[in-house]
Amino acid sequence: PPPPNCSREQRALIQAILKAYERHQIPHDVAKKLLHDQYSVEENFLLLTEMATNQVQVLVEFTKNIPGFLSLDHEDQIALLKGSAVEAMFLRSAQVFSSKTPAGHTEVLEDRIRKSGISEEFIIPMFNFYKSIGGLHMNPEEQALLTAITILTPDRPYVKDQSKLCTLHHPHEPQYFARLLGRLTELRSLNHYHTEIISSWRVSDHKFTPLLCEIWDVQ
Ligand SMILES: O=C1N(Cc2ccc(-c3nnn[nH]3)cc2)c2ccc(Br)cc2C12CCN(S(=O)(=O)c1cccs1)CC2
Repeated sequence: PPPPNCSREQRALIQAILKAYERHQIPHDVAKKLLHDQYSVEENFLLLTEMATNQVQVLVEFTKNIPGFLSLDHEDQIALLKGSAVEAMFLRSAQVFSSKTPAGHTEVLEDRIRKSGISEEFIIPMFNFYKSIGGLHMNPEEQALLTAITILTPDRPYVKDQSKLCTLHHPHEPQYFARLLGRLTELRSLNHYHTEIISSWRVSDHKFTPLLCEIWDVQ
C-alpha cells in the first residue's frame, strides 16, 4: 500500500516515471567502449559525442513516457526538451557516472574525458558536480523524478511528490529535498560551461551529430 502521506495516484505517477527512467538506458556497449584501451584525443571526443547522442535519444524517449508530456502543446514539448537537454544529459551522466561506474573505472573514464579536448577549466566544475550528485546517494526513484523535474518546469504537484518521496526515503534528513533542488542550481551553471565547451570546439572544427546540432543549436 502507498505510504500514508502519498496518494495512490501519486504513487502510480512516480512508478510510471521510474519505469520510463529505467527502461531507457544507454546500450552498455557504448558506455563500455569508453573503458577500452587507449584512444587518441580525437577518438575520445568522438566517443563522448556518440555517448551524448545516445543520451539525447534516451532522454527524448524517457520524456515521451512521462505521463501527460505528450498531451502538452507540441511547441511546448520541443521547447521543454531543447531547454533542458544539456542539463538532463549532465544530470544523467553524473548519476550514471557516480552510481554505475565500478570502482577503478571512474579514474579511467575521468582520464578519457580529460583527454577529449575539454579544457581543464570545465572539467573541474563537471567533476565536482558528478561527485556532489554521487554524494546524495539518490535511489532510482529520486533520480528519475529529479530528471523529470529538470525536463518539466517543476509545477506544484511534482514538487509536492518530490518532498513526500524524499521524506519517505530520508526521514532523518528533513533538508534532503532542499539539497536535491540545490543540485539543480549547480546543474544550471554547467549549461553555461557546456556552451563554452561547444564553442571552443567549433574553433577546432570538431563535428557533432545532426541530433546534437539540432538540440544544442550548434552550427
Ligand atoms: O561524456 C560525459 N561524461 C562521461 C559519461 C557520460 C555518460 C555515461 C553513461 N553510461 N551509461 N549511461 N550514460 C558514462 C560516462 C560525463 C560524466 C559526468 C558528467 Br557531470 C558529464 C559527462 C560528459 C557529458 C557530455 N559532455 S559534453 O561536453 O556535452 C560533450 C559532448 C560531445 C563531446 S563532449 C562531456 C562530459
